[in-house]
Amino acid sequence: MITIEKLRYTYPDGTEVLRGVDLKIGRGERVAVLGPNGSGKSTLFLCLNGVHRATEGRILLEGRPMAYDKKGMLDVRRKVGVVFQDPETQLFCVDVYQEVAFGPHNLGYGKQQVHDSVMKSLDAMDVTELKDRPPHFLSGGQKKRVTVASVLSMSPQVLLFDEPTAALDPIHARQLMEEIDRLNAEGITILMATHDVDQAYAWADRAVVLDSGVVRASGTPDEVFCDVKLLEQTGLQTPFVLRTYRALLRSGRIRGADSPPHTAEELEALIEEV
Ligand SMILES: Nc1ncnc2c1ncn2[C@@H]1O[C@H](COP(=O)(O)OP(=O)(O)OP(=O)(O)O)[C@@H](O)[C@H]1O
Repeated sequence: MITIEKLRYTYPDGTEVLRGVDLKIGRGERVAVLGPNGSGKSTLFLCLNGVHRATEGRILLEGRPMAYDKKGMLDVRRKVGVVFQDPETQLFCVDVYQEVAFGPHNLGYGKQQVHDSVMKSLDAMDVTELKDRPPHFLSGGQKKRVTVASVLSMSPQVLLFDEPTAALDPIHARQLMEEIDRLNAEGITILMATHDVDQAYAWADRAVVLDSGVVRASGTPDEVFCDVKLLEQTGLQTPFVLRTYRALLRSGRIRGADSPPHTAEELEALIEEV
């Protein structure tokens, strides 16, 4: 779905952020992008969405190099949706309905199609009742859910989430993760930048670790989180479930599983077996 080749990006002030990123992402993959503050995760997403143009290297979408002319950018916006960390950067319309309608309207959808996609996205994010409210008067979590709806309404094939659950209460965080899983089950490719190793370990098919603008590791969560040296070098913690599983194994309180548990529920099931 996405091929990133030797991607370099330097901000206009000379800050060199991406220093040769190589990555291939398959259709329907769930990819957690990890890495310390300032390692370039958001910048990479902005390059994937065409907001930043590669200084060197290239990005291919479905095998075709990203084009930066008007037609090319429309194609990128249609295919790749991004939900930024801070919803304030993404909200600018007078009410929530228009906010969510903005994208599909710009993509040239017909009136009825715009309305249908807006209502479906509002419902998916549980913000239908806010549709006439000005986005700027909403709470942080409500704003976040509106920004997700405003991206979903364009039916992208790839969704990039920067710390998606950061501002959400537990109920809405779970609801958003369920919605992300539902979209993924429909074949949508999901990339999620996160500092939450527990979430990455439980959710991702693949964990990519960025460090100083290069990919330091890319593999299954088991491969990445069992690499002690990598964790030490990049400051990543071992996920809580994996740490607890190892401690229980060491003390002989549970039997070893074919593969380590990834969620609290899987760990509980192993404990209850004994
Ligand atoms: N507009 C800008 N101009 C210059 N430098 C920038 C700009 N935006 C970001 N940077 C710099 O680029 C580097 C990477 O930032 P980026 O936001 O991509 O990192 P990140 O991995 O997403 O960090 P975090 O985990 O804190 O969200 C940082 O050093 C940051 O200061």
